[in-house]
Amino acid sequence: MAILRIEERRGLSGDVSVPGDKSISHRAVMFGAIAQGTTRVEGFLPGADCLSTIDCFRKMGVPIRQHGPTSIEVEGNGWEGMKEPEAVLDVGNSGTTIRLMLGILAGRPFHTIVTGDDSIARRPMDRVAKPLRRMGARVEGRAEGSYTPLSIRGGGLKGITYPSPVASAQVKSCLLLAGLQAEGRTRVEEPSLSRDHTERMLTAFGVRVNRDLDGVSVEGGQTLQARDVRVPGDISSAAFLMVAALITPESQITIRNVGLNPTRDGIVDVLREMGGDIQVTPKGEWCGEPVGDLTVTYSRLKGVEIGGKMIPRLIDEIPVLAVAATQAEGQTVIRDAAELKVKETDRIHITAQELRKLGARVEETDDGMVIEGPVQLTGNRCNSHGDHRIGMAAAVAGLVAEGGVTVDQADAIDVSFPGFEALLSEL
Ligand SMILES: O=C(O)C1=C[C@@H](OP(=O)(O)O)[C@@H](O)[C@H](O)C1
Ligand SMILES: C=C(OP(=O)(O)O)C(=O)O
Repeated sequence: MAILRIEERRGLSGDVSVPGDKSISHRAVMFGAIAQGTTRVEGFLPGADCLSTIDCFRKMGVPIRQHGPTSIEVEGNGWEGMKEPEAVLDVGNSGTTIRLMLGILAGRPFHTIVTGDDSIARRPMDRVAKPLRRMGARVEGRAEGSYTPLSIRGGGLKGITYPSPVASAQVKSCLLLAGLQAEGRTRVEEPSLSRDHTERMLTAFGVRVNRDLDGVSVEGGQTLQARDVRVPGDISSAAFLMVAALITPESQITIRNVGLNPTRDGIVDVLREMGGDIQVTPKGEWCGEPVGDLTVTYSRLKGVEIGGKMIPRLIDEIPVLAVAATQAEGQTVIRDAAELKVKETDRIHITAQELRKLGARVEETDDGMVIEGPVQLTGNRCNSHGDHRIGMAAAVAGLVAEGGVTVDQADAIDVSFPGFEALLSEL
């Protein structure tokens, strides 16, 4: 198990870019696999999660060539191009891979067994299995089909209207992908808007996607047309560098070509509300996704209260936002974030536990955290618990901890941010 050592620092500076967006990289492979023609992807994230997606689709007979770590080519042959896999599909640590892929498999007239690692085995799959069964797919698994390993036999789907109890892009995307293979219309409603990369990329692949105020729908029987995809930098990865620069005295960094989709950029809004100096320079759109450069300067932060519709816009950034809150004047309250409990770890519990090891004042609540700052953190040993975002949040905290921080199980970071350690030490 890799160990990451972070020393206390001052004056971070640099002009850098972060690896490609994980959500968009997964979708580029999957949509390329079901499209007609060749999809070339530049800026692909070669993180463990997206490599799991490539592996699963290769096992279903889709030719995927890697020309370099960030440059791939997917040879799609339409929905019918996918074949019944001989082997079990292993999604590793990736919730996005399993939930989106189940939407594709739900319409395929063959049998598949899907599994993942210990973390995936604890994450709820009934949120997609139940509506897929309503559409006509046969999905079985542990605990009445709620947990991996899952077995699915697809085909013969009928469109449904599904009011999702959670704002989840994975649920929404799964059902839209099944809906494209169903008879009639499939509509997904969500309590507040989750990330809309699927809607944007399907549109770019020639699919008609209808959005209105409280939902999104597709008509069945549509095909996708291959196209080239340029993947922006992942704002969820950039968030670690943003917080690093904001809390480390005398810092200023620029992060180039970051994806600034308005359903994803809540972290920029909240860090600015905390008093963070973040300058945004828009750079246009890549494949329907807004992109820009971020210049971030060390700032005196103050506490903030967040909840409601903001939460889905920064759900993956909450562990590192908690680190920022330990350095902010006053109280930070995070509410309505119970979804954090079903990520790679229980991110409410684990974030609070790891930050407390450094002397932070963090209280867990049912649906979030209350953090008091500012606190001079003190060095200690932290553990990622196999969760990439916890490992990186602990590392960022180490930059302002007296005596630095050692992160155990740091290899988890490769799930979304290969090269994190080298990039941080370059700054
Ligand atoms: O659709 C996606 O690419 C993702 C959606 C989010 O999960 P939920 O849809 O479960 O909220 C997010 O946490 C995950 O990192 C990626
Ligand atoms: C929750 C995450 O990913 P996934 O659901 O794809 O495992 C994440 O990257 O923080």
